[in-house]
Amino acid sequence: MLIAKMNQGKDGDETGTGEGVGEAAALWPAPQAERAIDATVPLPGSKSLTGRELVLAALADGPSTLHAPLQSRDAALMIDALRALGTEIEALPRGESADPDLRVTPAPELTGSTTVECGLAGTVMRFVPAVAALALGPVAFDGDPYARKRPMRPVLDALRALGADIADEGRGALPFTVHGTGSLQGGRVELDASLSSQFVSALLLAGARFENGVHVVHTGERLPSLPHIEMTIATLRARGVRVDSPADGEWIVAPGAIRAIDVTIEPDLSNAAPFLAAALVTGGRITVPNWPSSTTQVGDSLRTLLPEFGAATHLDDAGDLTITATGAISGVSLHVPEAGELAPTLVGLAALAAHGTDGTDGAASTITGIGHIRHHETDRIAALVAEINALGGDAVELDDGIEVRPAPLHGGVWHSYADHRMATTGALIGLRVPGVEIEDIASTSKTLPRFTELWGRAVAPREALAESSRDGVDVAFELGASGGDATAHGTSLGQAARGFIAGL
Ligand SMILES: O=C(O)C1=C[C@@H](OP(=O)(O)O)[C@@H](O)[C@H](O)C1
Ligand SMILES: C=C(OP(=O)(O)O)C(=O)O
Repeated sequence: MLIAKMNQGKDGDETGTGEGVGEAAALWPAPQAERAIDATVPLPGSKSLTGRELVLAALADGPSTLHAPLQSRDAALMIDALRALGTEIEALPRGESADPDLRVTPAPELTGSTTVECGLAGTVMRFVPAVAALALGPVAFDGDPYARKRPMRPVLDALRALGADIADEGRGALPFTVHGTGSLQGGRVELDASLSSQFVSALLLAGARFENGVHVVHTGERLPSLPHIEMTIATLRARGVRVDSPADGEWIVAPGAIRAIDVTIEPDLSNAAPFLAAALVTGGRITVPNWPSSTTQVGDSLRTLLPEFGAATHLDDAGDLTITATGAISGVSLHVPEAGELAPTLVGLAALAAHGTDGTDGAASTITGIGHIRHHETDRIAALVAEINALGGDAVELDDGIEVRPAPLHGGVWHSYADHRMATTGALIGLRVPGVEIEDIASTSKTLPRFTELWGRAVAPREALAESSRDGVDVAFELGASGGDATAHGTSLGQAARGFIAGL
């Protein structure tokens, strides 16, 4: 059955954040595929592009329009944060069946004396402090309980070195207050971005508005998620900002205007991952339309990563990306420091490769280069290993990755740890393994509030869908309605997300 139901107490104190909610938590029975998949799944806008374009539009020299932006909790938090600093952001309705565009009008002067709620959004907690440093007055930042554990020190110290006054009582983490003075000197700064590329993107995005621009030198041994830095550079250049990279790990943004432009946001190719992977799990075909012919999104690498597991991929001239597969999943040996965001899906596929196909023995896999995902929405390495092993699997934590050894999986509760990609990985495993129930499927609202609906349409038989729409699914959110807010601050993200309707 494809019905979101309220759990009657079982595992009710599991939030994945280590902080019990003390009340019933939702368990979502993951639909099991009864036949090969054959579906086309249009996906909403990219979280990373929506966040960047909102920030750049707020810093630009005139109004910009964002076409087809993402609507989700992270996007709503970014909108609320920029509005708090004085930016005007208006929804432009496009009829009943289409999500609204956004018209962003920069404030004449960014204003402080406000608060910014980051939720669990890395992009909000890393990108917005650099903008707040350009505002006049204090800006207090906080977020979800787990957000307080996500690393901030390198970017806060770098902003201080560039002239910002930031009070964090030595925490190097949320909560903190940026005491903006209306401008920032900028210049050269060294920082270690081995825990997150977002530290670099934050400085580059606002850097053109610093008096001397910014010259960032990465000092760490590793630099994860490089495509996300390339995305930052591409969005800046599209707005006329001069960005140079004189050496690996070094970037210079010249001071100057950030041009106001109208942009169309590409579909979220990272959110395509579980859907495309579903074709490998069930066999059959899945198509994601509007796949960009050229993009900086790391999700584009799915076109080479999924064939490692045995899929065939084809991108046609119309922009339809189609994955076809037989249902057999090969073991892999992947080193993917650039693709940490895709790692949960890849590990989910590895767990199913280890489970075996139709009674055949499973195959082992290792996925490495992803140590930094310990600092994502949760410690994703620990969380994936714990959940795979709780279903009977044999996964092992490595320093910078995960090894999955052959072992058959069985049903059980899959915890989400308030992490949207943990939730979707559980759904992927549940396609093949009977009896998998996902705790906190509502965490998918972080970047894909319509996950259960899209997943159901793609993988579930028609009868299950009819039943689902009768009973309702617990994670349908709408942006554009009034009366809610994106800042609900619960002890679990799912709880907070259930109270979220962005105030557009
Ligand atoms: O800049 C961005 O939009 C992102 C950068 C990456 O962060 P890390 O470098 O911390 O992995 C990625 O994983 C995250 O989902 C989004
Ligand atoms: C790591 C992620 O998010 P964030 O932007 O919060 O870092 C993610 O979406 O996988």
